[in-house]
Amino acid sequence: MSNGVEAGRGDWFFDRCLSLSPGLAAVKARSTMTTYSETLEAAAHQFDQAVKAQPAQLSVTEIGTVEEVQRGIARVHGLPHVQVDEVLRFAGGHLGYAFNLDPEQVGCVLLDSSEQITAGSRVERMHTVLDTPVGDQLLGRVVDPVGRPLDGGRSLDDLPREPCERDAPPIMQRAPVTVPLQSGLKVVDAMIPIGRGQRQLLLGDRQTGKTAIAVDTIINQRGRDVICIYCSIGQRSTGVARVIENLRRHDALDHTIVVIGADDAPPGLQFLAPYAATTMGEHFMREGRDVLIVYDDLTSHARAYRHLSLLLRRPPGREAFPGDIFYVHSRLLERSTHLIQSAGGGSLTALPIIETEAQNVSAYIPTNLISITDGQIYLSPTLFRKGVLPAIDVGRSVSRVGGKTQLPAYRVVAGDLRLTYSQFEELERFARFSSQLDEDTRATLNRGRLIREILKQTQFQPLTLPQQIASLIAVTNGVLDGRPVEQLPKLERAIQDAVTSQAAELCAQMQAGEKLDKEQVEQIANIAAGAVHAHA
Ligand SMILES: Nc1ncnc2c1ncn2[C@@H]1O[C@H](COP(=O)(O)OP(=O)(O)OP(=O)(O)O)[C@@H](O)[C@H]1O
Repeated sequence: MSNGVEAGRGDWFFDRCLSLSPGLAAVKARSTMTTYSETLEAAAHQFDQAVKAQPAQLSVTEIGTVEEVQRGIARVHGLPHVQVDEVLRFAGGHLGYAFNLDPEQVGCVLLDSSEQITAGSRVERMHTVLDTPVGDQLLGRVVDPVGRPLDGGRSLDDLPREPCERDAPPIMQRAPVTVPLQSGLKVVDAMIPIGRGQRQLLLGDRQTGKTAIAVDTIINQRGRDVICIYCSIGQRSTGVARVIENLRRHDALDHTIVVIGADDAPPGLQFLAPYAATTMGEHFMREGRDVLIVYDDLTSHARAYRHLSLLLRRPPGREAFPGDIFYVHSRLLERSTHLIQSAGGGSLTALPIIETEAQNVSAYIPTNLISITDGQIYLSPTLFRKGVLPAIDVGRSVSRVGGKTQLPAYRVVAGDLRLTYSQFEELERFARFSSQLDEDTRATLNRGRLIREILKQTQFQPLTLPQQIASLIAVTNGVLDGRPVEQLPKLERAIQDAVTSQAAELCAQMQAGEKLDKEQVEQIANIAAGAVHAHA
């Protein structure tokens, strides 16, 4: 067969190429070239033309294959160039991300249920990292960590998206925490004040009122220009539904975003939830707005991370948690801060919740979080059983930001309150074993019991600053001494109404952040005494 190649110069090779490459044979048939090299040049020229003509259609995609699937994770072979945290698309459009880059395979974390994913199915790289929607349209919505609506509302695919994992703001962009974040709870605002940009840990055994304090704080932000994000991690769906209903019932859902990684969701989604919620909050913070974020709770988050790490054979450490569990939480909570004006000027205040077991605050995860945060509010099951709600153990709670962020109006009562209350708790333990008490001890015990009663507060009823100050001045100035305990709620309401109506100017002064002087404190105490006298 004359094919234009001199005999002996590899015409068998040329015929072999033609038989293997229909494309080349087509070029040979159409061209007038007579030599092997001319034909190849023509084919290369045609290929270049094709690439230039349709550059968009030509792209190289790495395709991997699922080798093994377990609850929440998959092992994928192939994908030699995949990056850590890169999003991967599995068969059926299910999403996952690269978690372990082992030499032979990629350990992937699934963001959807693993039922529909089988061994042998294909996996393709998305060339993007995990991201989540941000913006005002999220307010009032209930979404999962990747921004899929869970409230049946409209899709959020048109919103801008930002990566879930981000570095914390550098130290030079951080401003001191000076603006108070009012929780509306007397015991918190007076004795364990929280500032905007602070990380305040809520810890306690299960069913001691941790979520209730967080929800009351969110409700109290209504009308205060604070955007709230309630991030539920590994909680029962019934509990989350109850929180959403309570927020809706108290008109607090309009300024709140609910991000849910429920207990029946894949562990990858639970692990991602706090990072995605923080990204949503950071977006507002960089716009100069104040944000409160509740992580309920990071104990479930740590367990989800342990589940993924053990399945992907990461070496277990203490309590079988992987060695970087501290970093998992520290890099999350470092993102909460108060920015300087040039960086946006907003703030992100974190209320992480941790569940302790049998009041053991020295366990692994609780001690990690205590060392990372700027203070903790400890809830005591003993106080809860006594009906002292919120069951906050003031002696074991602290706010490391403390007085710097507290409104000046509290300073006239906070000092006495904390001292009297701690003396009372000390004496109460001692008084159990002794019946012969002198007059002073008995007076301190009675005053302490009254303070504990006044610090009680019903759920969903946050108090304004003047109401709190009126109650606290009344109890620390002896206005309620000798009153029966069962009358206190009624007398407290009478005192609050009397002070807010008869001393409106003083109340405005307190709201404006001014300190009260001795005469003004006496004026409030006299109004309170008049109200008690009138209602006793
Ligand atoms: N101040 C309060 N006044 C009245 N009831 C309260 C108060 N605080 C909490 N409770 C009640 O105590 C129960 C437990 O509260 P909550 O769910 O907040 O506790 P928790 O520690 O978050 O529980 P879990 O550990 O299961 O999440 C709830 O029924 C709640 O209504």
